[in-house]
Amino acid sequence: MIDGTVKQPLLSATTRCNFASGVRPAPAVLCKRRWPGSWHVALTAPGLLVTRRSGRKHLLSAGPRATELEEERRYCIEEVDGKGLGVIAKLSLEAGDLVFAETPQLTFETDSSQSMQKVKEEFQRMPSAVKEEIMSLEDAWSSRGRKTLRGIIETNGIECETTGRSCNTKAVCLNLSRLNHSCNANCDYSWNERDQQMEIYAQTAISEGEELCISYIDIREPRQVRQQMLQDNWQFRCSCSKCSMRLHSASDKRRLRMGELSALLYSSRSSARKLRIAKKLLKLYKEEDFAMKSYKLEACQFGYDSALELGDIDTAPRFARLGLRCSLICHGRNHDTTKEWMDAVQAWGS
Ligand SMILES: C[S@@+](CC[C@H](N)C(=O)[O-])C[C@H]1O[C@@H](n2cnc3c(N)ncnc32)[C@H](O)[C@@H]1O
Repeated sequence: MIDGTVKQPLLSATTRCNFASGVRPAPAVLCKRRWPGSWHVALTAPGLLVTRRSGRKHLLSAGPRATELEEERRYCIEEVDGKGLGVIAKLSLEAGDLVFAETPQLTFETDSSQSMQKVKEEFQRMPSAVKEEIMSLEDAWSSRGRKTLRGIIETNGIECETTGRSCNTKAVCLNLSRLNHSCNANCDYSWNERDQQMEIYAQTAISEGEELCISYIDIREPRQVRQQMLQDNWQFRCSCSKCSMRLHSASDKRRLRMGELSALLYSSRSSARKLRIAKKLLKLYKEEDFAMKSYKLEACQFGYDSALELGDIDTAPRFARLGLRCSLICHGRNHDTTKEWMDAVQAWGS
């Protein structure tokens, strides 16, 4: 990865991601990736909060909202068996609950010609406490315990996605970086463009004490492909509940089909076909018990547009209502995407 063996994502306009298994179209909202790029540091650290747990130093929320967040903390950062640090729910959560929001410590442009050198220079100008916090993050590429800034950025950088819009900016956030991966993640992140912060939302009901996980990859792939992508890019073997299932062929088959259908959503020109695919995908996501709602949201976007194009006034409002429910869970009430869905639901008088 560090020596450039990993392909760069094709972030053309809104829709394409490059996958280890080939190139598959996906909406920007689904490009839950941490691919490296070229870096431009746009933002540096605000205030810091330091706690100690299990003898290790943890540097928690930064930014003006730290005190508020600390007061209502819904999570803690702890050692998790076989995964290093992880994030644990301190309270039970409902789907759509905001777990935390945080201002990135570093942001960088993936399509800029700015070199790593530039990022390093910016990093050197940061206060030493901030540098220490950043360097405390995981580096999947450290050699003999020696971390590099580049390795940390590659391990932890995450897209500042604005749903349906192109995204060439990635961020490193201190707390978000502690979320481990699951192939059926119970949390998802959403970039809040207005407040320039990352927000983490629960995607399902979560019990106190449960580990909070996000998905590092598009999980609509069979187990073997997912495992390879995670190994190649983050150097670990996933043992989440989906990867540990003894009988996984039905799940593999469904996920393979999801990937194919999602690609077809983008390539198909026929509204009737897109509508059929959107419905089929929703069925598969339900069968596979996907907690993350971003996949459903994608199907709703296509389903709604296609129903409108076909003048199907029975189906369009159903997609609008489902789209709104999913968007509230993925992005919260104030996100532009959610507002668009609210308008759509209102337009149908429901
Ligand atoms: C972004 S960091 C996540 C937080 C990290 N565990 C830490 O201690 O800071 C990514 C790294 O966490 C570990 N990791 C993430 N998800 C994992 C999982 N499901 N199983 C095992 N290790 C995992 C891997 O070492 C990976 O390179």
